Amino acid sequence: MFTTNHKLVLASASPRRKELLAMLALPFDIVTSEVEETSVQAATMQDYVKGVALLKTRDVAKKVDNATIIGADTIVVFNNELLHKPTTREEAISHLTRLSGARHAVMTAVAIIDSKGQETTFVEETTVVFNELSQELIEAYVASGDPFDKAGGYGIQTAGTLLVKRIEGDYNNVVGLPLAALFTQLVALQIIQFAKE
Ligand SMILES: Cc1cn([C@H]2C[C@H](O)[C@@H](COP(=O)(O)OP(=O)(O)OP(=O)(O)O)O2)c(=O)[nH]c1=O
Repeated sequence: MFTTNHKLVLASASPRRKELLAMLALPFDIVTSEVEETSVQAATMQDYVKGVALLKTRDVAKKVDNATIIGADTIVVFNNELLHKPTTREEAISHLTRLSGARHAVMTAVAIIDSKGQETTFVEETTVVFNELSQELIEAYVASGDPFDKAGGYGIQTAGTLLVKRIEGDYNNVVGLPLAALFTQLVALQIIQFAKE
């Protein structure tokens, strides 16, 4: 369907981002970064998430020559507060208790750095509305272990889907990569083209 003359590199250890990018059916490598995400200071959540995505992507761009690097970061924002990946059972329960019966934003920033070092970033936002959650459901879900590697403490693509009433926006963005927006951007930057018969 598409072609590229660029060597594409995904700057992510996330298996979900790998699966999503693979949907373009173009070859890519994975090179991960080891940056400290908490070092980013920004005035808005959008600038924060962009800053983290850029930090990861620049770190990988330093390690790889002649490639287009794609990196991303996903945050969950509730009442203008960041709900990070929970590290304890208590924190996971606290996140989900706060999200219960309410709406929150999932923002994924994508950074693209081409082989000449030109940087492009954008942020995609999806609104997620949660059901009223019983304490029983929250505790059972947290006991499954699913919340711990995920921003906000849930995965919409796993059993966390039971918590969700509805979403407004791109589903893939919640999972970690707004593929349609990324595709549009890669075409606009002439990094990928439509294949001719
Ligand atoms: C809200 C939500 C988040 N997530 C995930 C997406 C991201 O992988 C993760 C947020 O952490 P990130 O720091 O964005 O990504 P990561 O640490 O998993 O991978 P890397 O930095 O190497 O790219 O939360 C889901 O999988 N499902 C969801 O419904």
